[in-house]
Order: sequence, then C-alpha cells, then structure tokens
Amino acid sequence: MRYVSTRGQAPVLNFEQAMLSGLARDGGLYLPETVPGFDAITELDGLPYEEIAFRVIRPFTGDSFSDAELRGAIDRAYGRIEHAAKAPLHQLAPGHHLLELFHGPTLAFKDFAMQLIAQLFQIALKRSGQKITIVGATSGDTGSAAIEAFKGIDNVDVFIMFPHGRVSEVQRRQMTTPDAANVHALALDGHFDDCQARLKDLFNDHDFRDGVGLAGVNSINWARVVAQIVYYFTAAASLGMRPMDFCVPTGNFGDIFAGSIARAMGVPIRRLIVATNQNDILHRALTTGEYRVGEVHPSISPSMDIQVSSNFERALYLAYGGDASAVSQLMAELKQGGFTISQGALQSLREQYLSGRVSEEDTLAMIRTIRDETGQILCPHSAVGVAVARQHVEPGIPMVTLATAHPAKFPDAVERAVGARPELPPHMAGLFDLPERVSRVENDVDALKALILERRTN
Ligand SMILES: Cc1ncc(COP(=O)(O)O)c(C=O)c1O
Ligand SMILES: N[C@@H](CCOP(=O)(O)O)C(=O)O
Repeated sequence: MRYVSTRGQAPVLNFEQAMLSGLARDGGLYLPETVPGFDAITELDGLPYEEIAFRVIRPFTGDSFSDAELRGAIDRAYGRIEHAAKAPLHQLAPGHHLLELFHGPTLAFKDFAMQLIAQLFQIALKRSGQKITIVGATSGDTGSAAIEAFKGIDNVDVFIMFPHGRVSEVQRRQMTTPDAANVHALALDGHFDDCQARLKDLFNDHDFRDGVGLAGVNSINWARVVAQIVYYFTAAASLGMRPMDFCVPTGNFGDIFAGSIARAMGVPIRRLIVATNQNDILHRALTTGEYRVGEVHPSISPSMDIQVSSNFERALYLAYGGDASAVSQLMAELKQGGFTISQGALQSLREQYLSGRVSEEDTLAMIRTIRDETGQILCPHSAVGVAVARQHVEPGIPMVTLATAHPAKFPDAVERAVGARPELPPHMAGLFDLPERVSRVENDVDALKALILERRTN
C-alpha cells in the first residue's frame, strides 16, 4: 500500500513512513493510492472489536507491521477502553442509534485512534532507535488523548497547543495535570485554527522539522483516520450490514472522512451527514460551494469551534478526481480567505455528504429532549449530531449518530441544559485536586520553535 500527498509534490511513502511523517513535505495530507475493498463484510457481526479492527486496518499497513505486531498493538490499545463492546451501539429512538465512542481513558472518540497509534509509534521507534517530537493542535480532545497515550514513552516529547481560554476546564486539566516530563501543554493566544496553522508552519519549515524529528498525531496523520474507520464497520455489523445513514458531529472532518473510507471499502452507508455547530463553514461550503473562512465563535461544543477544517482537503482531492494541482491552487486561495468549489467537485461532494447546522439554543434543547425521552445525558457535540440526525431520519433506514464525547467533559454546558453537572468517572475523580503545568505561548511560530527547542527532553 502506497500513500500519496493531496498536493502531489511529496515523496510517495509506505504506511509507517506516512504515519511518522504526519503532514506531507509539500504541505498536503497523505492518502492511500487506492482504497482496499473488504472481503467477507457480512461475516463480522459477533466478532470482538479487536478482531474487526485487525481485519479493517491490516490492508492499510502493508508490510510496515507484522500480523503479530498489529494484533499486539490493537489488544494493548483497546484494553484501555472500559466498555466490553468498546464502541457500544444502542437505540435512542426507533430507527435512531447512538454509537458511544467515549468509554476510553480521556472520554472522547480520539482515544480509539490515539491509543492505537501510540502503540504503533512505539514499535516503529524501537526498531529504528529514532527520537521524535510530537506537536499537536487541539480544541480540547485530541490533546488530552495524545497526552494520555504518549505520556512517559521513551524517545518521544509531546507538545500540545490548545487555544487559551477556549477549552472546557476538564479538557484543560486533562492536558495540564499529567506530570510526565515528556509532555508539555501550551496555551496559545488564539483559537484552534491558529494552533493548527502554527502546527502546519512547523511542519513546513523543513530544517526545524528534520532537526527535532517532528511528528504529528492530529488527523493530519493518516494512521489516525485508519483507526477511526473501524467503528463504522462495527456499528454496521451490529445492524446487519444493511443500508444505513451516519450523522457525525464535525469540525476538522477527520471522523466523517473515515466514514467515507469505510463506505468506499464496502460498508453500506447511504448518507454521511456532517453536523456542525454555529462554526458552520462546512455546512455553508456544501450548501453554496463557497468555502470562506469566517470568525471562530466560541460555542458550548468547543471541540468543533473550527473554521479551517484540515481533512476537507482530503475530500476535495477525491472530489477533484485526484487532481493535486487543483487542490494546491485551492489551498493557496484558502490562505487569502477562501475559495469556490468547482461545479463538478461540488456535485461529487454532495453525492458523498449531506450537512446541517445547529444553534446553541437548539443544542441545549436537544440535551434536554434526549434526557426527557431516554434519561441519557449527551455531551453538546453529540447533541449537535443528534439534532441534525433527527432532521434526516427516514423510515426503515437505520440512522447512527456518533456520540463523540462524554458529557462529564462539558459540565457547564450540560448544567445549562438540564440543571445538573454530570459526574466524572472514578478514574478521573482527582482531576480538580492536581496541580496544573502549562506554558502560555504567543500565536507566533518563532516563539513556538524557541519554546520547543528549550523544553525538549530527547
Ligand atoms: C467531541 C468532539 N466531537 C466532534 C469533533 C469533530 O471531529 P472531527 O474533527 O474529526 O470532525 C471533535 C474534534 O475533533 C470532538 O472533540
Ligand atoms: N476537535 C479536535 C480538533 C483536532 O482534530 P484532529 O482530529 O485533527 O486531531 C480536538 O479536540 O482537538
């Protein structure tokens, strides 16, 4: 399996190289040259999550990892997910199912990929003896999952930039309280898009990149997307592999893009629905064909407060039929504020994705409605997903909404909705008593580089 960049000017790599590279050297994102088909798709129901993960991921890894290495990595990674089913699916209303992706150590869907890639990174680094510096950008959940997965690992430093004052207190504490010397939480003066833009600046400075052995664990990294494909298979398997719809709370477009790959592999997904909060650039782009970056408005679903949606580049690449120069041109225009999607590409995107937007008030109302109807408390991101999904449920077609985080990560929003604060699970009970360790950093790439060079332990 070979991986190519969406901008067409970077070396073609194998899985391990693409995983360790993160962003391609031409600024693009890696994608497999072809998406593998999946044999025996109807024979998955009843298999453990780990077995389905192995069968789904194996075709992507080529000869980068032996079967035993991959199976071992999967078993160790998912051993850390509390629920026996790992990603349980349960019925919210007739025909509408919730896929719970928040039973991992940091209570968000990010654990599914991050726990696995931490295992794969360790195998690869042990083999090569390489030392690396992981830098990540987060609106709250990727950062906490990355710190949890990589803390204390030899030969790895982890720097996570989060937007100062724009993540929930639980998310912040998850990033600032671990005391491992190799993790560094950085509160950046800006919003998530600034964090992600600075991250890409670091990757695009090849001297810096090579000097520190820069690696990335955002969904820039193809290995993240691969691990997120698996739960579309497990959900579809438990619903009998019949045509179904998925609704995905969306920001950086990694999770829903994983769904599009699952569909390309053969999962009978009819409609993939992008659910956005008030930061609705994706909904506007799919509706109008204009991808124009606006202001980022802080919301009660802060992890989706994103305007420059990184993985949309992968979707554009496919919609433009693999035309890397067209994508490079669009990304150059994006630097000036936005671009117009061609009619052909827009049609192709609309064949792949539907979309909807939910206001703050409707998000709160949906948390209340679901509490009243089922007793379940949703996190605000999942509530955005459920609200959009409910507009699209069709009789006889199962709808699956991804529940991307645990409500206890967002107690203020939940309290506003239902008047009570959800409790943290026992393993996080001491979170508010631990000392915090965080560095404030300007929204400036040189300041960031200086800090990373000074703090690196490897
Ligand atoms: C809880 C939660 N829901 C939804 C999303 C959006 O996912 P994606 O960025 O893959 O679109 C995020 C951030 O990634 C998140 O943390
Ligand atoms: N919502 C994310 C933003 C980064 O997403 P990623 O999937 O590209 O890592 C977060 O919580 O950090």
